[in-house]
Amino acid sequence: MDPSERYCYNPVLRWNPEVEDYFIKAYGPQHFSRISKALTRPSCYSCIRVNTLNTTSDAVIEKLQGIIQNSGFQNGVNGINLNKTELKDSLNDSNIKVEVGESEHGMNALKGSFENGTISKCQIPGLEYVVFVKGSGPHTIDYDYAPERPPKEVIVSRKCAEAVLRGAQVFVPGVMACSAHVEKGDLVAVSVAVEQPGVDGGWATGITRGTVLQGLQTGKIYFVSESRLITMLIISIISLLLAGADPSYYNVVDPHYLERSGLYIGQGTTMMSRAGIFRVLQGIAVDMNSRIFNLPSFHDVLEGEIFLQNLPSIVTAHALDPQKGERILDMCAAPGGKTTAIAILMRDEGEVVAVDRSHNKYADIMERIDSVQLDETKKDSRLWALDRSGSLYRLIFWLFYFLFAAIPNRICELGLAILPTLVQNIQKLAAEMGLKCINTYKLDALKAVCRRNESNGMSALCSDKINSCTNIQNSDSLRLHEEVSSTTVEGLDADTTCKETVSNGKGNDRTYISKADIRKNMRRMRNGPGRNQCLGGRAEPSKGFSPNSFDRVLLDAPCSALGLRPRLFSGEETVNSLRSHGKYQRRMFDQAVQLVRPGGVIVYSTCTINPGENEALVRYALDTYKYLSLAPQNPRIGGPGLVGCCEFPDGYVEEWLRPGEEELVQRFDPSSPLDTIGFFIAKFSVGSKEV
Ligand SMILES: C[S@@+](CC[C@H](N)C(=O)[O-])C[C@H]1O[C@@H](n2cnc3c(N)ncnc32)[C@H](O)[C@@H]1O
Repeated sequence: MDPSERYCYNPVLRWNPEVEDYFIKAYGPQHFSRISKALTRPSCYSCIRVNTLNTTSDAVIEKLQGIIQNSGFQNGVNGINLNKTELKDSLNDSNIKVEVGESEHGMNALKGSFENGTISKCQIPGLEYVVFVKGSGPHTIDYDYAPERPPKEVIVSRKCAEAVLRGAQVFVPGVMACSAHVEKGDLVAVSVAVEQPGVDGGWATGITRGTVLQGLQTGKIYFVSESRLITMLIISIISLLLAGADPSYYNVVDPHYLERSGLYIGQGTTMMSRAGIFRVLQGIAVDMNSRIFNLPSFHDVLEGEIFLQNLPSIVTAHALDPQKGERILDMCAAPGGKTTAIAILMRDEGEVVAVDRSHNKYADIMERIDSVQLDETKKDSRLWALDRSGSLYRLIFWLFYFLFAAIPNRICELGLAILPTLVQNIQKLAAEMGLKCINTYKLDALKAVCRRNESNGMSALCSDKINSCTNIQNSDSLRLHEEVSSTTVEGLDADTTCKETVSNGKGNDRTYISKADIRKNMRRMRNGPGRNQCLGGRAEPSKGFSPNSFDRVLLDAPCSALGLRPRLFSGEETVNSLRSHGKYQRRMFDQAVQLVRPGGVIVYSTCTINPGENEALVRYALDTYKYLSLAPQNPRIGGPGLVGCCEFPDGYVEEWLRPGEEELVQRFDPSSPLDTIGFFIAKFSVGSKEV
């Protein structure tokens, strides 16, 4: 194979065949192919939201330019050390290369945003507090290939590769395989293990962590001499026993050679030897020096002044149009990007109630830390290895598996227990940005409505106007007991607030607050917010909120996330799983409708290209709740929604928008010139609920 075809980045996104058919029906084959391609690349610019309560866009631009001027610029979160030249190169050399999609929507609004230099202010009216930083790519990388002398290599997990394409380094847990004899300081080509169709109709990468890469499609080296062959076999058996390596190591062919063709994401320098990479649990394994895409990211830079956020997410907060003094509910708030955007638009006056479930599922957390230690694929391939190895090996294998894999995994799992909860992440962000109007709660959004006549002990606490911890000014919404158990970001006046709560408890006969609750609240007031304060404190659970108690509700729903970029595999979603997302979102929406007051607003958003979670939700909402209507959004830079319906092979008909509704929603198409993630926003006005 021509090395330039092999050592390049040209991924093809794989989908479940039924899902692919469905999307082709929705978008047409050419448009869907452009969307698929765009999803495999990161956006060509980073988008920064400026905290206008603390600073201005101009001041931020000046500071960022100053940072670029400083040599040894450190990109904190990812540990990327960009020196002055590298960062300048990445910025100066950045031609925005976007494939022109069908829609020119929003492009006029963005025109000019990139013309004044590489760091520039957004020109969309109302979004002047957004700053763009141009990136560059795709770049061609010279991997120094020579016939019979392939480059040393490292294969990383897909999640790790997606993070690297966004600017991260290669961390130890992300490494799947590595060439033999790699030492610290070696230059390595980095490629990605992407799921391939498996024999059982599923998907698998088939690479066991620790696999030794041969670098050549066939390993002639094994046949150089008989003695060498014996030596290699002995080494192989020892490695298998010590590291639980896959017996495919014995193969003289590299079974993954062709799979990683066109999946090279850059070149880097190893920060430890091969043995070290597979021995330690954390740290940077490969320091990336040449990347396919250069996206200078400003994580952990100008903390409290800026926040990296996708443009459609910023537009979502804007579409909600929160007003000073209002009471706003952010139903699925973690990690708090939109919550803080809303609070800033309200000038930190009023109340933003941010709720999220208590923690992510184990698997989600594992994904977040980019670890693949327990993934099913790996378990499968280990079992497959056993089948080929006989029962003695089976015994030895499990012994070593427990010593070298299971126990560290258990330790890792225990370690996760001390990770901050999702809600604590919101608190931390709010504190960083100096926002006081945000109250956070652990709550299942599917049970967000608390009814007064429920026989639940806490629901007896539901009362109007108890407002112990907030600085609401003029919202006439009903107030609930949740303030009693809230985690507030605000400094508290213990005495006054507490008295107010107690007197409310006595004076209002619709209100009952137990002595234990009063004591608990008094303690909290007296001792200050303590562990419940925003900086790493515990978030209290909430039992829900009264119907009609919010002026506006944002439902940024959990979704299939099929709009997130870059994405290297999409085969995990099936038509059934997509439908389940839709059902879950409708149940959440039902709660949102009950919580918003008549005359209020609901904004619904997702980061998926799936019409079943977007237009179909709008259809459900409008058909189920006659007092809801689609409202115009400002700014409107996304494209129109999809009109019509889709009939599935099983006869199920999914209805989308009706003519006239399409221009009232915003659909951000990843293949459009705006070059954003795939995203959807619908805004509903809530009429009188009496009808
Ligand atoms: C799209 S993310 C929200 C992103 C957030 N709005 C932001 O802009 O930073 C969806 C969130 O929904 C949360 N979630 C999922 N199911 C939930 C439930 N039943 N109750 C509350 N939150 C839930 C997830 O934990 C996740 O944080």
